[in-house]
Amino acid sequence: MKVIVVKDQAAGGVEGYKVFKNALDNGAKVFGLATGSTPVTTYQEIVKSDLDFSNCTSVNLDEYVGIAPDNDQSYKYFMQSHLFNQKPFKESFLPNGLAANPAEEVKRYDKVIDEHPIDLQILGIGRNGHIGFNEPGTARDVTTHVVDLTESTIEANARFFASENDVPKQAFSMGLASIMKSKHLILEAFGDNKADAVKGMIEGPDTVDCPASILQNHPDVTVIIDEAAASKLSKKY
Ligand SMILES: N[C@@H]1[C@@H](O)[C@H](O)[C@@H](COP(=O)(O)O)O[C@@H]1O
Repeated sequence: MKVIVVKDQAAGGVEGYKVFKNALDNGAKVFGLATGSTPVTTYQEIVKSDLDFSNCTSVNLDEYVGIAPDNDQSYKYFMQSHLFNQKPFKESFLPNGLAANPAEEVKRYDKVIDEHPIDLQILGIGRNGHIGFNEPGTARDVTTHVVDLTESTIEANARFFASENDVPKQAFSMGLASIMKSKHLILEAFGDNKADAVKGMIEGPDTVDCPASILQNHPDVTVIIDEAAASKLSKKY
């Protein structure tokens, strides 16, 4: 695990951009993408740059179940507004939030991932060490799956929706087994609210209780964290 400690999230975005540029310059064609507040500065740096993804494929980590792609809270909408509108890909895959049969959609998405092996996957991390929507305790051999969101996640999202009924209760998520197949992984984390999760990921035991600790077994991971997220690490980087 290569650990880069930066001053703040803006500096983290520059480091994240450099990893994307290096991958593209070395022939990467398939990029695994994440949403949330963490990767925003990396996407901003990519949008400002002359990087060209028009011959590349993107595969997103997760999407809510039961949400329309044009809903401004969907992950599809997030990706379009933060990246795709300015830096289009030849093709971009996300789970279909409106799939009539989620079990069929899971199979479809697994096939998408099998047919488009990911060269570089960017990840954030939840405060409890989750990656994607793989919460603590998730089995490590799982590929794409439907997740019942935790109460805390539903409550955290409620503020973005008109009414409680509109808040998605489930999500499609790439599983840990799929994530680990990526050739190279970037995991970004910023802020002291991620310090415990970062410590568990890097220095903690390799356990299902901290989903991100699985990355200790991956041969090519770049961790980009700010000083606040690094604050509980015993080793100085
Ligand atoms: N499904 C997303 C994850 O992909 C994301 O990494 C995490 C942290 O979000 P943030 O980057 O906003 O802290 O939240 C959600 O659970």
